[in-house]
Amino acid sequence: MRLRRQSEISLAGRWNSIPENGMFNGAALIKIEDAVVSYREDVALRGVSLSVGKGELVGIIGPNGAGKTTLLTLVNGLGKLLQGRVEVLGYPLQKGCPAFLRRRIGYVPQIQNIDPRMPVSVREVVMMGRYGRLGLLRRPGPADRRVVDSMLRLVGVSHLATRPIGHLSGGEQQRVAIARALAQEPEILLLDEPTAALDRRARVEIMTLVSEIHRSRHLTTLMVTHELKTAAAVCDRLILMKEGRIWAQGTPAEVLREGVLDLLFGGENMIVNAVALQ
Ligand SMILES: Nc1ncnc2c1ncn2[C@@H]1O[C@H](COP(=O)(O)OP(=O)(O)OP(=O)(O)O)[C@@H](O)[C@H]1O
Repeated sequence: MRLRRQSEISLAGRWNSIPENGMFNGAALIKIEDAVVSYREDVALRGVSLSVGKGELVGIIGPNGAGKTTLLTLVNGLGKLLQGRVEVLGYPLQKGCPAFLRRRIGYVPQIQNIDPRMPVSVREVVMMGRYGRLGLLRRPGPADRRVVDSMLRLVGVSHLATRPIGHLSGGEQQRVAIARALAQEPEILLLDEPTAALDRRARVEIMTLVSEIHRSRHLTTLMVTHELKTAAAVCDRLILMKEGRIWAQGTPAEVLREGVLDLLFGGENMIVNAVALQ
């Protein structure tokens, strides 16, 4: 979908100024104010403001191209702001994200097709999550191996630790990706569609895992997802995005109403509503 051009940006920024519910409260670990991001002439975010409190599990939902992934990239410092302000863990990210901050933010990207011939074991993949803390030149020690083993256990793949990563199912690979992000012991966890391309059973299992991790570790978590029904059950708050803007946010009960979903998903609403509200 082609979005508006840059000439409309400044106006867009004012439309979506700071929402009343919960912006910039004292304990917020993520503060985004009036963020505008564009990729050449495509404007991906048009003045988004958002505050995420310590320990919150926030789901971001919306149709394709809404700007959900772009919003996540702002939090890990990979997004380029044209306008606005981003503050994460108390640090402004106007000029990217310094390494010491990046290792405090775990990022689970959308699942990639991994070549089954890739000669890397599950344990080695999870260990890669430690290198942000270790630095590339230091070898992992017993403490690092203990963290890796405990993350393998946490996500339920200890029995697969020596297997090549490409020999795992999609759901198992997603568990490993989550373990790798957690191995760096982050304070914020970002998940981009952790159930994409998985079958129904694996989708439920991964959403349950995300919820359990959140419950046991109180990790501030931001998750892009299309799993409306499960997101409603596990998230403290939902952010509804469309065309680079936040359309609504609040508790799942506040935002997952049929009228809102109709507006959000337009022609796709029949399917979405059936999934969300069954
Ligand atoms: N690297 C890029 N270069 C150019 N345009 C991009 C790039 N990444 C995203 N866009 C555009 O920015 C807009 C928002 O993309 P984004 O990936 O943030 O949306 P999304 O809501 O995550 O979509 P999806 O659900 O399909 O993953 C889209 O119009 C997309 O085409």
